[in-house]
Order: sequence, then C-alpha cells, then structure tokens
Amino acid sequence: MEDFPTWIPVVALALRDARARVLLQQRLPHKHHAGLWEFPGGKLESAENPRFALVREIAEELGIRIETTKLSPLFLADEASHESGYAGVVLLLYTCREWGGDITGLDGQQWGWFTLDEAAGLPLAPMDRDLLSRLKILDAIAGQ
Ligand SMILES: Nc1nc2c([nH]c(=O)n2[C@@H]2O[C@H](COP(=O)(O)OP(=O)(O)OP(=O)(O)O)[C@@H](O)[C@H]2O)c(=O)[nH]1
Repeated sequence: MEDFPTWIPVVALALRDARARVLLQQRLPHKHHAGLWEFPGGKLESAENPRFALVREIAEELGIRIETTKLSPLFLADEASHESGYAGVVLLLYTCREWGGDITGLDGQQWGWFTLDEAAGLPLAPMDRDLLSRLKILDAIAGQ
C-alpha cells in the first residue's frame, strides 16, 4: 500500500443565485494558481466527510452558512498524468441554491456573481473551464 498521498481531495461549490448566476472567487496572490478564478472550496482535512468539509470551507471563505442536506453533488474533475504516484487534485463539485447570512470575502479575496458565459471569459483555475461547460450543458437540459 502507498504510504504517501497519491491524490488530493478538494471540495468546491457552485453556489447559484435566483438568476442562475454562479459565485466565483479569485485566488489570492500568495496561493498556488494566484489570480485565477475558482469555485469557493478547498482541500479536505484528514478523514473529513466531503459535505461537512464544504460547509466548513464556505463558512471560512465567505462567512455564510450552507446545509449539508441542501447540497447536490454535480461533477468531479481531476488532472491526468502519466507519472505513477502523481499527487493530483481530485475536485468534487457540489451545487446549492440556499444559504444563510451575508457573503463576505473573509480572506480578502475578490468574488462575484457571473452568468456561465461571463464566467467562461475569466482566467480560470485548471479544471474549471471544463466544469463550467458541463454546468452549462446541465442548465440547458434543465431548461434554464
Ligand atoms: N477551491 C478550488 N480549488 C480549485 C478549483 N479548481 C482547481 O483547479 N482548484 C485547485 O485545487 C487546489 C485546492 O486547494 P486550495 O488552495 O483551494 O485549498 P485550501 O484552501 O484547503 O488550501 P491551503 O491549505 O493550501 O490554503 C488548488 O491547487 C486549486 O488551484 C476550484 O474551483 N476551487
């Protein structure tokens, strides 16, 4: 068995407002992929349940409350590599339309509501362009 992590689980949220816009935030200058726009979220802490990890990350980053039972799992995304033992990110994207409290960029990050077309025009974190295109297909199927 491997005694080092071969993948990094990350949870992220496609929060939707009443106009079906999605909330994206900009990665901070000192972080990996600085300046790129992403869905809010982050890495799971050891043995953490993904839904609870997302509730924690969203409270830490945006100061709002979401409920584990109001989250719907959407898609996963990952990074392909030929390298055996490659420790790539595996991102689990959830969606939610309800939250409590006022949204604040608690880490000092920029954030905003974007239509999916507006979001596609932003410099995005790796994997996010693909996730946004799949979200667009899902919206089209749902007739939004
Ligand atoms: N949160 C988030 N991370 C993403 C997205 N897309 C994407 O490629 N990533 C990548 O997944 C990783 C997530 O790490 P993170 O830095 O957000 O997690 P964290 O807040 O727990 O990190 P830290 O412990 O380094 O502060 C980063 O490499 C980030 O670039 C996304 O939409 N949301």
